[in-house]
Amino acid sequence: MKTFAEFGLEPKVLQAITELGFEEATPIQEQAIPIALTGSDLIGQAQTGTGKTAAFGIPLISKIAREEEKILALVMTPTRELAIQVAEEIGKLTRFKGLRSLAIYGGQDIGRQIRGLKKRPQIIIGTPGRLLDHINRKTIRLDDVQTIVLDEADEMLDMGFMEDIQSILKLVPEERQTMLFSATMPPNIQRLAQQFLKNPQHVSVIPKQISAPLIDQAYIEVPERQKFEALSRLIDMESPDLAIVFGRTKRRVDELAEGLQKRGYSADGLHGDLSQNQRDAVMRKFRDGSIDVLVATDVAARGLDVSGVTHVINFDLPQDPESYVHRIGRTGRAGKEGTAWSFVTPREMDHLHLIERVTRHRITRKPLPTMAEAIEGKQRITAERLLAMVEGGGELNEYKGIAIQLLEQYDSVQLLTAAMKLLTGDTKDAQVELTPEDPIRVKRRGGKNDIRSGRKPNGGYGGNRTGSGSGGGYRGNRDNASGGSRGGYSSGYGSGSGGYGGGYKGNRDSGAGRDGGAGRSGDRKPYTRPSSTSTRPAKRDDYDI
Ligand SMILES: Nc1ncnc2c1ncn2[C@@H]1O[C@H](COP(=O)(O)OP(=O)(O)OP(=O)(O)O)[C@@H](O)[C@H]1O
Ligand SMILES: [Mg+2]
Repeated sequence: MKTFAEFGLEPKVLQAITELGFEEATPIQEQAIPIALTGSDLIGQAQTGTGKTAAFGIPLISKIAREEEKILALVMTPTRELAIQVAEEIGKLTRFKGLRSLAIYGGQDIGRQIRGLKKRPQIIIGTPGRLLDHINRKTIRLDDVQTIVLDEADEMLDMGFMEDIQSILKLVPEERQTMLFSATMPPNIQRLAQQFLKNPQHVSVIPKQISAPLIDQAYIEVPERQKFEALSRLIDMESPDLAIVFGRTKRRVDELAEGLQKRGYSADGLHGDLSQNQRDAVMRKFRDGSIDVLVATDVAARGLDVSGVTHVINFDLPQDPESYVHRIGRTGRAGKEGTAWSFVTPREMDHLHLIERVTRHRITRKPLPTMAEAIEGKQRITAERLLAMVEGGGELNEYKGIAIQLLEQYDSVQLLTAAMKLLTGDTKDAQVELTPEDPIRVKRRGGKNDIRSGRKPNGGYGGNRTGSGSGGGYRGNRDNASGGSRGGYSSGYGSGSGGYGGGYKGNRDSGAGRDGGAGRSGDRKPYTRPSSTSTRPAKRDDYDI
């Protein structure tokens, strides 16, 4: 492992890195930073939670001088929360160097952003829709941009963002450095990415499985109507410090958050229909631990780094294997361990196997937690709380008198048992009804090209690629990949012409409110839910999920 001092970084940047508590470079940092410092284009792939932000952030800030008054670097992210987070990390890295960076994203007051832009930031971190807004208003000019980063590049180059990304990149000088980063880089996306890059160097530190290694992965087979009960029991049994529960749709997230609250859990929901103020408030509460359970759509799947997340629960399986990798990657970050659970309805078992094949990782089957296990978990937490109070040496004197009195009259075991029952509370029997969701399925197109007959269990995906060949088995047949046609996107996990591809239609165009480009939503096609005959709902239930 290298120390950061070995990269020849300037002292002020090194000082900031030390302040962040980074002692050694992570593998992606070790490999990507020297290449990025040469100015070369770069495609970087490394598991979730392994420091990709600093891997592009450090070289990016190293190239900029404090005196500059133009926008010299642009980082694009798929979600607002991620733009905010990346801006924060870049802010910390430039703390001593004194560069100016600004997050630009939908849902935030545009006037406030314009005032921020007047301070002449050199670095912009933004979501594409709002960036285009500013470009159209001429409040942002990209003529001087020297460095472009697409964080979560495969997502950014997916159909939903492609058009916007293309429009933005057209405005950036050809003579620039372009870097793409993600934990997942399907070969079809890599090929597409080459359009925007010049002789890119590939840096891939994906050992053998794509998902992060410190995540314990399990699934529970459970019918749709028992999922909520399973969730309650699982949370009780596991008593996570912080957990993220992923639901498929915004409605699902609302219902789940409400249901959990009803049962006494400290939970809240995050999805794209909330106002940005609400979204910010929920993220703040989750980051500072005032809620324990964040229920979210895939809006929280990518990039978010919240320390202390011990559990990720896929209440609904995600639409595609990449999404699974990113979702579970919200735990097990920066060398910490984490646990990921997925609920799989009987009809979704094929989909689970697809995820296993693509991620090259066996997911352990576990039984539904029993009532007894749930109760035991709750009692353990109550006991821990009690003991923490006893050992914490808090001010208990006011209660001592009555405690002594009670102990003289009653049996101590009975007294403590009653106190624990009271402390544990039993609000959790509240009835919760969820609107059922259709199962996610690998659409069978039949024939010999069906993915299940044509793929070996460890068919390639990515791997330690340094060239541009595609990993066997994970070829995409995205025939319209570069066409920019909306709604007709087939991602193509299939091998050959049949397989998974055709069934993987994402109706991701919506636009309305995407990243909230003020004044833009009107000229876009409104979002329409996929027809009820489709076995696959849209990859997301709205553009801004
Ligand atoms: N060299 C380092 N030493 C210790 N911690 C680090 C180092 N680099 C980054 N980190 C920390 O690791 C965590 C994960 O980093 P980051 O969010 O950049 O991961 P990522 O690879 O981008 O993950 P994702 O694929 O989920 O976006 C952050 O909290 C970050 O501060
Ligand atoms: Mg990241």
